[in-house]
Amino acid sequence: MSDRYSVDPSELLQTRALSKNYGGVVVTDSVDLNIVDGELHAIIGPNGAGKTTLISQLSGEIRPNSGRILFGGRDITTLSTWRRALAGLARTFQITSVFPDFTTLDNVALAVQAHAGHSFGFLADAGRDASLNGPAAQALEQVGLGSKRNALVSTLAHGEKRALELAMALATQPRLLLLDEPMAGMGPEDSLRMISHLLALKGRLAIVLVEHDMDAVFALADRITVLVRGRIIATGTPDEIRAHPEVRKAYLGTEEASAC
Ligand SMILES: Nc1ncnc2c1ncn2[C@@H]1O[C@H](COP(=O)(O)OP(=O)(O)OP(=O)(O)O)[C@@H](O)[C@H]1O
Repeated sequence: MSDRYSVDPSELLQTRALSKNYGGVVVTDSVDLNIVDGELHAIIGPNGAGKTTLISQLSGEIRPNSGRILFGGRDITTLSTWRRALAGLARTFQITSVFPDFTTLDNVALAVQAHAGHSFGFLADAGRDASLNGPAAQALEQVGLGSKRNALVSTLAHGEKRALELAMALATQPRLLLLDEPMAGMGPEDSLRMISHLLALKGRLAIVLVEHDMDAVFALADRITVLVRGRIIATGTPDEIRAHPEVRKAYLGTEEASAC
């Protein structure tokens, strides 16, 4: 277990002293994060710890004030979200960016098309193209939406929409997927379904998961990083994190930690 950064060329993504502040408020504070190829790495921490801000810096939506982000050995700190996605670093689409009156298959096909660099013109044709439909149908299968390929997005239940977001990201075949609270707003059944989809994906790509559902985190993660007030206080396996005294004190609380 390591509490601090160590250089390892096999790591897929590294941040070095990544810092973001809004005026006098420091939101991420010299964050050194290391993501190994193929691992599911959860980031946990209390409300306001800076988890979403960190994910947004990784995806390129928020620029850090200082520090660097390396992906596959390449410095991507100043790359646009779009170029990061092309390099294989994807964040789940927000459901607001889908077309509710199109089918799930068309929406995923359009995500593939957009990723491939084509224009959004000829929407009706996009869904008919086999080179788009093939990967789109496969991604829908991966998230349990195979039988809903012809359903309009507007008719999907909340959990199905979140699964569709995941399919749209998977269809672009990322090396690293950023997931910010994929279980948010889900009931227990949908959460379990999402957990099983993520379990099935384990090892096939690297995933950075921000999630408040500790049962999900401890069931899924290969490693966990704990962020408190913008700083990493520990990184380790679920067992190491459960036993870590500072984590128990600062975040999990002795009772909750022993229940994990
Ligand atoms: N644009 C902004 N301007 C000012 N402060 C901000 C801005 N964005 C985030 N913050 C502050 O940064 C801190 C971290 O926010 P962030 O959303 O990253 O935390 P989080 O760990 O994801 O929280 P939660 O678990 O509640 O989603 C919060 O105190 C928040 O108010």
